Amino acid sequence: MISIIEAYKDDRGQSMSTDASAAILDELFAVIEGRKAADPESSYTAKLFAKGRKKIAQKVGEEGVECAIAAVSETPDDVVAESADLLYHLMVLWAEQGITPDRIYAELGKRVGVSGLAEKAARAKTGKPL
Ligand SMILES: N=c1c2ncn([C@@H]3O[C@H](COP(=O)(O)OP(=O)(O)OP(=O)(O)O)[C@@H](O)[C@H]3O)c2ncn1[C@@H]1O[C@H](COP(=O)(O)O)[C@@H](O)[C@H]1O
Repeated sequence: MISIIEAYKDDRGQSMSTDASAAILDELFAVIEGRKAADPESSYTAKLFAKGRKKIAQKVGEEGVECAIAAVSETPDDVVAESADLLYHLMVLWAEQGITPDRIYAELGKRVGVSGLAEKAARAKTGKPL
């Protein structure tokens, strides 16, 4: 059976931009984009956009740390909640930078089937990612 990750590549091995499993991320991203024009008094996302890139980047860092702390000292349910917080803030960061989720899916797709160890070894030789 073809895995969800393999499904990101078409029969020519090219990365595909999206599938149903990414729909929730795409939906959330569309909401986040829409909040660029919203009132910061009525939207947390709009408030983040108003505070700017440094604040958004700081929140991504905080949520990443909270996720890591949950992994070592809390429950898997806490990791799920912190992961959702992290993904949301990461998507706000993408939106602020003009990056669409398709670019992240494509990047992940390019890496499918490339061993992380092989990539690391090649990078050590050339100084560049594969
Ligand atoms: N997924 C999320 C989401 N995850 C987390 N958060 C908010 O992120 C914040 C993170 O918690 P913190 O305790 O770190 O927040 P805080 O201490 O108030 O943050 P700062 O003072 O540091 O800014 C909380 O206010 C959460 O409610 C989110 N806010 C919004 N969304 C999605 O974005 C949509 C639009 O939200 P609004 O822009 O608020 O309408 C929502 O319908 C959701 O789908």
